[in-house]
Amino acid sequence: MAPDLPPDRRPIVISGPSGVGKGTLYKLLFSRHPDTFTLSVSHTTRSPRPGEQHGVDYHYVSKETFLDLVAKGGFVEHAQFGDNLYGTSKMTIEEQTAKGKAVVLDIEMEGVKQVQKSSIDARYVFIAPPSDEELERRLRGRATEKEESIQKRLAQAKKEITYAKTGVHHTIIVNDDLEKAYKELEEFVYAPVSS
Ligand SMILES: Nc1ncnc2c1ncn2[C@@H]1O[C@H](COP(=O)(O)OP(=O)(O)OP(=O)(O)O)[C@@H](O)[C@H]1O
Repeated sequence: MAPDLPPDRRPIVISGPSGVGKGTLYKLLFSRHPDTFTLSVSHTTRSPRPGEQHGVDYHYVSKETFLDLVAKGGFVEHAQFGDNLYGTSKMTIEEQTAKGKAVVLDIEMEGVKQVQKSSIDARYVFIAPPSDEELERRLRGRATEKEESIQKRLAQAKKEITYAKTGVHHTIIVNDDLEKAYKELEEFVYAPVSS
């Protein structure tokens, strides 16, 4: 088992608006605590893109297999984006936890709501932007998005932030200064188990 494992073994659910810096933050956590964390690998019915690997980027399954797993209650959350289905299987989380890894889930708001209703006992972190303007700057800064997609993501961000204000997360971290936000995340992740 990794010597660096957090005392609280529950999976950590990280959510927040697209472009807020979730990936940047948990990748820092992974690199500063090697072999300790693992990102939960989702199932999808979409085809692998060049360079993607089965079991690494996604578990690629047929629609039939996916729906069968849904019927058996095998997913803690699942959703459809475009024509494709995506989900986090209970087994993936349990297997990784049993292997001695601290499991991190990067999911959007609807997924968070489903996990909260599931049998999985998790810790919830919301990453918030310092301001709407800064979030927009970061989305544009990635330069991977078309204007229409940026507008959609900003509209969705407003919903996510409103949801976070209802107090459903264990912690909200404002990602203003990256190193400061990182320290807050690390402190939360390594906090003693609270009863
Ligand atoms: N504290 C910060 N200050 C300034 N820029 C930051 C900060 N954190 C992240 N960024 C930048 O913001 C951009 C978006 O970050 P990132 O891709 O990690 O977001 P994300 O929340 O994982 O998005 P998505 O959900 O769409 O994958 C990146 O260009 C990243 O370098």
